[in-house]
Amino acid sequence: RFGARTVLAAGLAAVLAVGGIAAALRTPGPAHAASTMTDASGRALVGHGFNTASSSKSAPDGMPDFTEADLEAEQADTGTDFVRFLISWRKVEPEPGVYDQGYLDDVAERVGWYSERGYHVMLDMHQDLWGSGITPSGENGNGAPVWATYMDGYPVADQDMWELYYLQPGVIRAFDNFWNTTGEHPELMEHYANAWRAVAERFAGDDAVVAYDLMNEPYGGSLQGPAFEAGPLTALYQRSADAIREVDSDSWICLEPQALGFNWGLPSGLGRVDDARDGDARIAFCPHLYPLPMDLGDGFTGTSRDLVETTVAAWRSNTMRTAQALGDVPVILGEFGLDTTLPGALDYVDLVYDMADASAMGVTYWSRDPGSWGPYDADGEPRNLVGALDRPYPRAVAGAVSSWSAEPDELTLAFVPDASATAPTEVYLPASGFPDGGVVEGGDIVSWNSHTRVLAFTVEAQDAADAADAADAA
Ligand SMILES: CN(C)c1ccc(C(=O)NC[C@H]2N[C@H](CO)[C@@H](O)[C@@H]2O)cc1
Repeated sequence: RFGARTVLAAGLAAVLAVGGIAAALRTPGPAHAASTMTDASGRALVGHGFNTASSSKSAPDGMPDFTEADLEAEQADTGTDFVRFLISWRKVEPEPGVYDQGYLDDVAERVGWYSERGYHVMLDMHQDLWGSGITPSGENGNGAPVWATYMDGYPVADQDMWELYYLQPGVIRAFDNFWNTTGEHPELMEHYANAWRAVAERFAGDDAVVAYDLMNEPYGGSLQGPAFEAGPLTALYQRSADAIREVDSDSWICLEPQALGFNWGLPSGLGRVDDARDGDARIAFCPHLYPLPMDLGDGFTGTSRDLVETTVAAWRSNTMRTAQALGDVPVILGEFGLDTTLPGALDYVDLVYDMADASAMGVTYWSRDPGSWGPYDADGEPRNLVGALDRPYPRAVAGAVSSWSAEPDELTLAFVPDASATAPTEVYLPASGFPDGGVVEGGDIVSWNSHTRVLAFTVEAQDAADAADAADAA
């Protein structure tokens, strides 16, 4: 099944395997993220959930095709506690300097659904291919408003593969004008930062909204790689972070590398972003993972599996090194996903979650939408992915967590207890491996909620010190 995408994937996969990926493997980077986001009780937050949802990209109201009943089912079936919720610039700022509070009301209603169920929310200012203004039909891009789309008469020809629109002259021009690579539109990045301030002003007081993902899969147009990432991309992030901090001092600010390359296992040249808040910086690194060899059509089997495993290892090294360079920041894998009808698909899902667990990363799967990539089919019936995602994980940890490992009926959590945390550690235990809850070795159970399947326990700091001494003596 060799289509254009397959040939492209094969060619790029070969180049990546020989070049950047090999380099990444020689210097594996830190073993795990040096920090995590924290909740109001001072507990480490990891975050397991979905991207919700791709359907909002083209919806006239900008909302996902997703109901509160859908969330109820998701929580019951998979125990998620986090969501990367897609919002769009076109809806936040429909006209220059005009912010649509009715749209933010609609977002706030959905945030309320999550908040009432103990979820935390990351708001993702989502774009793909710039925005709907790149083609007359309005059906090919999403995110940026039409008023901010300056293609200067450059053409955009129809493409069979959506990714190839990124290579069209008009799309490149729209991005070049936004990044002001052309020198003709310095106002656009200012508008973008001010749109973020409007969003943050609305959600600053909402404890459920813990993070803002500043731009989905940024693309530099005619500027690529470190020149883009360390140049206009870092500059936009700094302007947006400064604008957010004028109205919100506590939410985490999530930075993505350019998608082209990093998604596939190449390193990033992103620059550091300063946090104006009083106290520790609250910057996070939120990359995406999409190994090109998965596009070869053979799923996670044979040679494709070998190349994908190499890509995932390189991606992890690059991610850990970039998080360290940004200031030992938390890491959330903002997107990964695949067509789970492919051979070996669930083995790939396990590989990624096991990698994330060992690296203390949060994970939001792409995506919550029904279909062959998602957890449910068009009729709302659970698919194979539900079982793969319903795995034990730490929801909130009263201490500094370094890693965990999940077996179907055992969760091993490595952390240093922090007596200043004002609530117990909580872990999610799925019914499949923990039908009656669980027992805790090295801690004392506080509660077991058989509805949410959350076990709460405490570990005395002294117990931990004794355990560490015993380990040293062994
Ligand atoms: C050429 N460029 C710049 C490019 C190519 C491919 C992707 C991509 O597959 N992204 C993975 C998924 N992420 C989006 C949503 O954020 C989905 O539509 C993609 O499947 C991104 C950028």
